[in-house]
Formats: sequence, C-alpha cells, structure tokens
Amino acid sequence: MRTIALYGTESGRAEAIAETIARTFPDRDVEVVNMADAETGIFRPGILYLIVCATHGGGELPGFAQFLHDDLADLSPDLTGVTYAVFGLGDTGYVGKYNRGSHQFDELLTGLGATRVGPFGEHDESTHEDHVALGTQWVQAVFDATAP
Ligand SMILES: Cc1cc2nc3c(=O)[nH]c(=O)nc-3n(C[C@H](O)[C@H](O)[C@H](O)COP(=O)(O)O)c2cc1C
Repeated sequence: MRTIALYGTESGRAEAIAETIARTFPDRDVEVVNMADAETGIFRPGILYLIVCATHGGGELPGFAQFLHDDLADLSPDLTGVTYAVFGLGDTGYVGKYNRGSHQFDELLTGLGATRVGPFGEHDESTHEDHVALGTQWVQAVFDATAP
C-alpha cells in the first residue's frame, strides 16, 4: 500500500521521525511530506497516511499544520476510504493541553470519514525518551496491524 509520512513540526522532532521511518522501511517506499507543503487534495483513498504531529502554542497545531487543518475543516472533503495512523509529540508539562494538536487532526480526519488504523502513538518530552525510537516502534506496530 502506498504510504505517506505527513509531518507537522515547529522544532524538527516530527520531521526526524518521518525521515527515519522512510529510511528504516525502504521496502514500503514511504514518501515524506511536510504539512507546510501539503494541500487538502493529498488525502486520497488507497494510501496509508502516517500523521506525525507536534503540539505547540499551548494546545495548538504547529503553524503550517494549522493551515492544513483549517483548509480541511473549511472544504470538508469526503475522506471515506482514507486510512491513517497518528503519532503525537507533546509534553505532559502542558497540563490539559498534552498532545492536543495530534488529537485535533485525528478528530478532524475521523469526522470527514477517514479511518484511523493501528495504535495511537505518542512521545512525551518530559520523559526524555528517544522520540525517533518510539516513532519507529509505533510505525512497526501500525504496519503489523494493517498487514494483509
Ligand atoms: C512554545 C512551546 C509550546 C508547547 N506547547 C505544548 C502544548 O500545548 N502541549 C504539548 O503537549 N506540548 C507542547 N509543547 C511541546 C512540544 O510539542 C514538544 O517539544 C515536541 O517534541 C516538539 O516537536 P517538534 O520538534 O516536531 O515541533 C510545546 C513546546 C514549545 C516549545
């Protein structure tokens, strides 16, 4: 299945995860796309989207991810048949706003008819865990869950 790693970042961690996914799973031929360069038409049936997205600004999406989110919300395309998985980056120090960005994206895509697959991955910066290692484990679990 064609796979696109679509990342939303401010300070580069989400990008590092998306790039590592592409390098770690060469057989999947993962295309890496920055949400800053994506338009709403990127979402098409028959493609698996790996959404890797940070939270910034106190519970908000990174700037360019916010634009993509808002364009989708405005245009409200029917995303039936679109499959996606989500990995959120955040910090539990932001009480009540932890990982809200990735959850906002998830709620929007589901609301437009897309289907989330595999586990909802997350990285909490306060744990000092390796975000790239966690992201790679998450993708493996997503691929396992979606294997034919
Ligand atoms: C100014 C600022 C605001 C942040 N706000 C939140 C927040 O509201 N909720 C949260 O879970 N994490 C928040 N974070 C933590 C980031 O999501 C976390 O550092 C993440 O790993 C950054 O990923 P990125 O490098 O891909 O942008 C914030 C970080 C910064 C620097």
